[in-house]
Amino acid sequence: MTMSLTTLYEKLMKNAQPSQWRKIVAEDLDLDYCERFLTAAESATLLNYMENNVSYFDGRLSQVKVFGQYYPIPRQQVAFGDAGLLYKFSGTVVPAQPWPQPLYDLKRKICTTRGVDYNFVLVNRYKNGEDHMGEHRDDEVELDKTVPIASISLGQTRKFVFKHTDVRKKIRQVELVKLDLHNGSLLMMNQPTNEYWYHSIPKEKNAKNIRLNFTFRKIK
Ligand SMILES: O=C(O)CCC(=O)C(=O)O
Ligand SMILES: [Fe+2]
Repeated sequence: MTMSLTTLYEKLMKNAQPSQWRKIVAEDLDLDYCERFLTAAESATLLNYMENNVSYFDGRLSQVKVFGQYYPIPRQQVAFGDAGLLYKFSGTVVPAQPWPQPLYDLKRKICTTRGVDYNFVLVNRYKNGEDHMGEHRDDEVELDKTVPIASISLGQTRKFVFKHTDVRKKIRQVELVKLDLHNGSLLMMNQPTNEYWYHSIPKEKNAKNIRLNFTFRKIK
C-alpha cells in the first residue's frame, strides 16, 4: 500500500510542471512571464491543430485602414469567443466564432493557474519574420481593463518590445523593455502596463518559422 502510494505521488510529481514565473517590472509596467507554461508536446499538438483546422480572416477583416486607405495586415488574424459576444474589429462589428475545443481548454488552464477567466481570444499568425505587428496599445473601449491580457506564444521565438508613451511623444527617455516570447510561454500583461506602454512584434530577418500568438481577453 505504502509503496503504491509513493509510486503514484512520484509519478504525479514527475508530470507536474512547477511553472516558474518571472516578474518583470518598470515604471508603470508589470508583467508575469512563464517560459514553459505548456510542454513542448502540448505546444506542438496545439500548433498542429491550429494549422490544420483553423482558417483566418479574409477580405475587409484582413485589412487595416490608415488615413482612409486600406492595407493588408502584415500577418493573419482570427478570433473566437463566447456565444452571443459581439466585438469591434477593423471597424466592423463581428460576432464571435465558437471556441475550438483546444483553445477553450487552454483558456481553462490559464484560468486555473491565474484565477482569471476570459470570454475572447485573438489569434495572430506570423508566417515568418517578415510578418510583424506595429506599435500599439490594446486600448479598445470594450476591453475590461481590470483583467490582464494573457498572451500565449507557439512556434518561432520572437522579440516583444514595449515602448513607453512618453518616448513615443518624445517627452523624455525611458528604456525599452524587450523580451523573447518562447514556444509554449505565457505572458500576463498586468495593469497599468497597457495604459502607459505600447507593444510590438518587430520584423526579424532570422526568424524563419511560423509563430502563433493567442491573446486572451475579457470583453465587457
Ligand atoms: O503576437 C503577439 O505576441 C502580440 C499580439 C498583440 O499584441 C495583440 O494581439 O494585440
Ligand atoms: Fe496587443
